[in-house]
Amino acid sequence: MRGDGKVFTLAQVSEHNTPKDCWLIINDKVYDVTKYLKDHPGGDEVLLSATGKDATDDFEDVGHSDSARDMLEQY
Ligand code: HEM
Repeated sequence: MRGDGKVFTLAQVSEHNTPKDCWLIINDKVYDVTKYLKDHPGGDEVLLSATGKDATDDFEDVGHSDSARDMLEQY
């Protein structure tokens, strides 16, 4: 699990699971989606429910568009 070249444990990422501080793990990268919660077309609750675990399958299952994938790189 990496973000900005840092390596995090799942336990560390799991601590960021609130609307004020929300991290997601997708494809082995850690994304801080706190600022995106209110803008996510799928709503903030699904993002919060995907914290504290590998969210890759959730992200893929929804069939996110290429533009949604590109957005990942901003976070
Ligand atoms: C940083 C991660 C994510 C980004 C950037 C993102 C971005 C987006 C975008 C742009 C859309 C609009 C449709 C599209 O372009 O595909 C969307 C829709 C949606 N997303 Fe995400 N998403 C993220 C994570 C997730 C996760 C982890 C879940 C599930 C737990 C999720 C569930 C949904 C759902 C259910 C919709 C459909 C909403 C609807 O059509 O009413 N998303 N997302």
